[in-house]
Amino acid sequence: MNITVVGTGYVGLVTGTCLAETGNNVLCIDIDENKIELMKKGQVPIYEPHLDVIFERNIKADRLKFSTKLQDGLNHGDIIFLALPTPEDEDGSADLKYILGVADEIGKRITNYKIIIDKSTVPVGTSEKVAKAIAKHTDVDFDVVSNPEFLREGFAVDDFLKPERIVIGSDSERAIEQIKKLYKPYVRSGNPIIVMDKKSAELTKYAANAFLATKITFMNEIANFCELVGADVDKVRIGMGTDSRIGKRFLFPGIGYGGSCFPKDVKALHKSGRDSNYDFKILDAVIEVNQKQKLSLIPKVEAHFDNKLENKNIAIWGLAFKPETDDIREAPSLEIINALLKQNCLISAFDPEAMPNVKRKLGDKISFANSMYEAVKDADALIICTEWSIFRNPDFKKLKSLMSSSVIFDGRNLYDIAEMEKENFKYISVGR
Ligand SMILES: NC(=O)C1=CN([C@@H]2O[C@H](COP(=O)(O)OP(=O)(O)OC[C@H]3O[C@@H](n4cnc5c(N)ncnc54)[C@H](O)[C@@H]3O)[C@@H](O)[C@H]2O)C=CC1
Ligand SMILES: O=C(O)[C@H]1O[C@H](OP(=O)(O)OP(=O)(O)OC[C@H]2O[C@@H](n3ccc(=O)[nH]c3=O)[C@H](O)[C@@H]2O)[C@H](O)[C@@H](O)[C@@H]1O
Repeated sequence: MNITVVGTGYVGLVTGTCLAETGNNVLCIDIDENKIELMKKGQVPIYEPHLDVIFERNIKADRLKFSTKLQDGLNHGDIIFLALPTPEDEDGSADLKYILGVADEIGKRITNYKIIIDKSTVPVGTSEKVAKAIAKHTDVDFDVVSNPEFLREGFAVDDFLKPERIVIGSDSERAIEQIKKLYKPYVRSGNPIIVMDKKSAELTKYAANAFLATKITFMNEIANFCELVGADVDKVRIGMGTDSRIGKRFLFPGIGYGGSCFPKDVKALHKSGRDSNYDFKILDAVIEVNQKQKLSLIPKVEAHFDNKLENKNIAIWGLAFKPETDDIREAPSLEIINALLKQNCLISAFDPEAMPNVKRKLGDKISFANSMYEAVKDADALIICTEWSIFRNPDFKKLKSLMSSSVIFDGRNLYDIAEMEKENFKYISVGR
């Protein structure tokens, strides 16, 4: 099939590349000229494991192309995916200006039947708004379909190629048939393509993200309580998670959820509730607890240094909001760094992929190390913000010899408490 993907970020580029992988001819459109230039040269502009390999393969096979012009996209695709940003607006709602702006342009340019698929995360009723924005300009027939994306950064390629489920929101038999055909190669294992009305599809996405964010937040509260009563949250987690009704996944406490989606999606669902006179009390709590959790290591650091943080050398391991990505949107590391800078700490950070993005944001306010060991040289304390595999099993003897004081604040509970005692480290983690 001829497919156009508008927006080539984490979702759009993965969608386009993975659709090319099953033989479709894909044209990716983005307004960011630098990004398109890079991709035309064969370079992937984001870090996402395994994406480079299939990206290169499909470019070589001439199935994956790029343009900055939406008109090219309309000439090319029978199916047009919208994978555009829906950032948080000032009042917490999802800002639809990118989606509706492109819908308007599509309306002005469309000349024959197209299926327009919304892959962005959007509030209930957005498909209708998209349809209206297009229909305002034209009598040409088209269908707007909601097809929320559930991929995780760091596993995006795998999640797209082997999705647990595909949700399609549409009442058009013609569109549903085409989309089922498009996705058939990805669900050969028997995972379902679930068809429903557009509003329910749109809400499914928010409900899933808000539920996962709530699950994490619940565990963070249990962790905080563990600290007060002397229980070990890791034992509680395993004890709970083995109940199949609860499940083992997404029970890891830490320094709060970040990323480009959970924070904004929880707020957007909360705001949608308010717009319909519904008060999502549970989401109020999730938002508040998560914000506090992101800074929950700071009082522990302050207590260790008797509130005298001035000129302390602090090493940070991990800047990305989670491992296996270079994405730093809403990363807890940034909040922690800000809080430490306010108290005049000197920070040396290391992250395997996210340092260029942080450098763009913070410039020379902190220093960036070439390795995890270089970051801890002369450090008065080490703070772990992201659980990259490389941090899981460090050479503690080397660490000790490099640091000026053997103190670790671990926001991701990477190490055994007993082992750290044996290694003679002061070790402060979350909920243990
Ligand atoms: N990042 C993720 O893991 C997931 C994101 N989503 C949702 O997917 C949507 C996209 O998210 P990301 O890919 O992370 O965003 P992103 O910010 O990484 O990428 C969006 C891209 O759209 C481009 N763009 C903006 N305006 C444009 C226009 N008028 N025409 C063409 N391109 C334009 C930008 O230049 C950028 O390259 C959001 O609604 C998000 O909530 C859903 C599931 C997973
Ligand atoms: O809509 C989206 O953008 C995506 O949001 C999340 O994916 P992602 O943000 O890439 O990453 P997750 O692995 O879900 O982690 C999100 C945050 O929760 C934190 N987390 C996750 C799991 C856990 O047990 N504990 C925990 O603190 C992570 O550190 C991270 O900051 C969802 O998992 C995807 O299904 C969804 O498509």
